[in-house]
Amino acid sequence: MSALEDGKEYDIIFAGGGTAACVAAGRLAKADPNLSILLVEGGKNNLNDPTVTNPAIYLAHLAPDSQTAIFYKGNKEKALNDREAIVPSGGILGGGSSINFMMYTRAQACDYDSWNTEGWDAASLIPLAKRLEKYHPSDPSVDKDLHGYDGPINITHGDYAPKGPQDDFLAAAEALGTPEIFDLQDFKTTGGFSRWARYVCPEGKRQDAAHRYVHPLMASGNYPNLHILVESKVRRVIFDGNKATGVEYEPATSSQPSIGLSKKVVSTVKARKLVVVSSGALGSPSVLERSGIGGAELLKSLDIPVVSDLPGVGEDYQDHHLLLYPYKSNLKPNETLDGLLSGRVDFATAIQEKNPLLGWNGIDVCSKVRPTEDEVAELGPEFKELWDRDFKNKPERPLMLMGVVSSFLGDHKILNEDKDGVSQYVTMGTYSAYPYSRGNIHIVSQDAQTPASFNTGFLSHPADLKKQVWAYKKQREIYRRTNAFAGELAIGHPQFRPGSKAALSEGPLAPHGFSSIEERRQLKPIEYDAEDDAAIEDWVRSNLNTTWHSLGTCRMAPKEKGGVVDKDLNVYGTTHLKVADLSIVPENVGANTNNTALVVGEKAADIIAGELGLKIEQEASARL
Ligand SMILES: Cc1cc2nc3c(=O)[nH]c(=O)nc-3n(C[C@H](O)[C@H](O)[C@H](O)COP(=O)(O)OP(=O)(O)OC[C@H]3O[C@@H](n4cnc5c(N)ncnc54)[C@H](O)[C@@H]3O)c2cc1C
Repeated sequence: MSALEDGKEYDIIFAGGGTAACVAAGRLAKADPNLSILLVEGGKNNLNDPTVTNPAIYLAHLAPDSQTAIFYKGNKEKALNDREAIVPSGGILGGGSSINFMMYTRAQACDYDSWNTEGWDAASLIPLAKRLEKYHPSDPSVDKDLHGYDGPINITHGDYAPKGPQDDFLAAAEALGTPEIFDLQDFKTTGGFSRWARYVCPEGKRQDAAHRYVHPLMASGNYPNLHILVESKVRRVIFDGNKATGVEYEPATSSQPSIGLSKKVVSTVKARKLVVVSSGALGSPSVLERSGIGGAELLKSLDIPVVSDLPGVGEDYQDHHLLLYPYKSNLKPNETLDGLLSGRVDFATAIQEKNPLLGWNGIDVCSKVRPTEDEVAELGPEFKELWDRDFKNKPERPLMLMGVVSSFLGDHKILNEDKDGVSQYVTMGTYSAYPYSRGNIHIVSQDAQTPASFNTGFLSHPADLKKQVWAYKKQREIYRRTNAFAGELAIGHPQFRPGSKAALSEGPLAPHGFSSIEERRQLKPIEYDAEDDAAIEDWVRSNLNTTWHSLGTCRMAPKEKGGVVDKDLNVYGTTHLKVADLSIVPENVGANTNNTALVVGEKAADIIAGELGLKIEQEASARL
């Protein structure tokens, strides 16, 4: 019972036990077994949870009744055709790393340099990106100096990944001028597709931050200094003046309802040296605001005493906007995850029978891509002006990421499988690397259970819509050039008017298959007119959602520029209080964000260790 912790004291308390927090806590516990550390996590323990450890079942975490994700509901937004977008985020020990899609994707070096903060440039952070990984893929083209080989997180292509569909897809992409590149995670390359590695070990198990940085230490019995308190939601940080001295928490309602008529039990744990807020980009701003750190006007309106007036808390929210386009395919049952995700293959039986598909995330090929100058011109003069300023002479910046998932990613009950005679699918995903749109999230009550007011800001900048129009056309041209293509699934594509030249194809375009890249190249491109473009734009507004890559809400920047933390992650106007998660990221990264969260955790460990006179042992990590 978490209330038994009440009044206990630790050296360091992490408020939130997610990706960055597990990395930092594990590193620090190991650096000094006398340093007592507590992770207070709102969700459940993830230890050996088969839905976490078996990669293939990751979508279960996004089911409406999921107990492992937090669903942050956005307000109604005009740019989204009046939809209320929902942004799920990790809600279990290990945070996002325990429920994510496991795509290994590293930021570009220029992304880190764009943070413009001492100690957080590419030269400082690339060594940490190497330190965290044990990279298994081998190819003569890989620059070995850019990867790590003895870190805690195994990076592999998994123990199961059907090669035929990958070769087919890569040939289609090459026909359109986007060749295969072995290592797109070299911090600089764009312009091609790659066989994507994963956060999965050679034995097919997920490599989340808790299982790789925390659980092995606790299981060893050598680190009684490391503690976890799960199913406990942090209400606020407590202060003595402006010095953080601990946190107040309450049982997470879904898992520990209060008994009978008794009141919710609120407990306190004390921190002798440091409190680190690490509740994620959508959780940390609320913890800070409930603690009296945020815009003074908002805090006063909610009767919260102001500890530090920082209007930047909760502002500048960013994500990578995602669209998913499904296709019918002629792939075999062992070449997609549809069997498992539709329930046709029973999960428990699959575990019992050690079904090899369990070690697969179905995401074998992805890309970092840029449009040609002609394609940029087609998107109009306003877009071109931004392109010329922000991308044209910066070839390391992808405009979009585009990947292929071997499955239908929705509820299979909405498909007409019997009528269509199809039961295997492929989904193309397109997401913007550096959206211009910004949102915000702010509390509306002192009560930790009352959801915050959240404006995602998705598509609030018109250029972000144009990017998706380009990406829709590009991914469609690529996928229809594969031999696996068996038609476009109308429920997941724009509704073109009858008779439009852009109308969807019900079936394959090369029934006997393409026999060469040249043949794929010769397929006539689809023609779109202004009405078709309008149909795509409307579809994008009605269907675009999160890529689950939230960041930027407690930016590391000068205070006068809306910053919340300094280069050492200290919250302005306080002492003994830091933030360590993706909320501190000042500018977006052209990559899925798990790697950056791991890097932030590693950097936080170094900063805190430095302040305490400790040293993070690097090679020792390999023995975890
Ligand atoms: C569904 C999904 C798919 C993704 N796919 C990929 C992918 O394939 N590749 C990739 O690179 N990235 C992916 N990501 C993104 C990546 O996982 C996240 O960016 C990263 O995990 C964020 O790390 P963090 O430390 O900032 O926060 P988190 O890991 O989210 O940690 C925050 C933690 O705080 C807890 N918390 C929140 N509020 C409180 C509170 N008040 N009290 C106590 N605890 C609290 C949460 O439960 C959570 O455990 C995905 C994310 C999701 C959600």
